[in-house]
Amino acid sequence: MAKYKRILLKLSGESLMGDQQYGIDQIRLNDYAEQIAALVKSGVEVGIVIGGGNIFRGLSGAAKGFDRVKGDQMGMLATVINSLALNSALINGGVRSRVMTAIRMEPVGEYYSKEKAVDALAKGEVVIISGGTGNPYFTTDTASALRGIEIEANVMLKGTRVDGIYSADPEKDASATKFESITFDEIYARNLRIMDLTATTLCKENNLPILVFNMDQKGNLQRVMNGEPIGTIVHN
Ligand SMILES: Nc1ncnc2c1ncn2[C@@H]1O[C@H](COP(=O)(O)OP(=O)(O)OP(=O)(O)O)[C@@H](O)[C@H]1O
Ligand SMILES: O=c1ccn([C@@H]2O[C@H](COP(=O)(O)O)[C@@H](O)[C@H]2O)c(=O)[nH]1
Repeated sequence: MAKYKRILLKLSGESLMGDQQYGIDQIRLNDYAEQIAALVKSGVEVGIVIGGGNIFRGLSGAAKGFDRVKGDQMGMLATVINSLALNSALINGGVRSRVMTAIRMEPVGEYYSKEKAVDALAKGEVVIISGGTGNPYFTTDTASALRGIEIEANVMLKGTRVDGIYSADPEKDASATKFESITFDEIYARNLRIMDLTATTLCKENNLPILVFNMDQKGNLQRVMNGEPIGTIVHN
């Protein structure tokens, strides 16, 4: 029996690059699609939000002289590209899946609404909610928190390239230690930057727990659903 009935899975755009410097690595994409397919077969309802860092981030654009709002719009479009790629990989693997967009762009994807998303989830379709929140100055972590709350997910699973939340960024500080569980308030108190504060606050105020785990290790998504103690759980 799966630990959660309905999940919002946040996938990192950067992780989709695999070993490449840019874009989408087909092996990583297919690995994600296979891990997700296994959950769907076991009856779990899966909503997904994907980042865009493998293609474009508004802040990096602004550093190069782009208008920030235009840069953020480019970033949001990058998440649509990643979502279409995952949708295609899922369908190739026999999984029913649809892309919804926060900004109108039919026929690329269906304009997002909670009702349509929840209907599709209940029918066993994977719903990939793309385009972030549709607004500049936000991130896809915030979009995940928002969509997770809207679709009434039991948990937001933040699948990333680190295996949990550490006392400091483990990619910069080798002495950082990992938490098995942590409260939202401790995240603020320790100024931990695994997610932006807007996303953290949305989850805290709406009581949506977050589980941060390494999605790049094959089988980890299933381990999370089996209730194995991997990653870090964030709770009130
Ligand atoms: N306290 C911390 N514990 C764990 N990771 C941390 C911490 N602080 C910062 N990080 C960093 O957060 C990163 C994970 O965030 P995330 O998955 O959102 O990556 P991203 O590159 O921003 O993804 P995306 O492309 O979706 O924007 C890790 O690579 C890690 O370096
Ligand atoms: O609601 C949103 C979500 C994202 N953006 C822009 O997209 C890129 C990519 O998202 P990541 O979360 O960094 O992967 C982001 O840098 C923003 O520029 C946005 O504007 N609004």
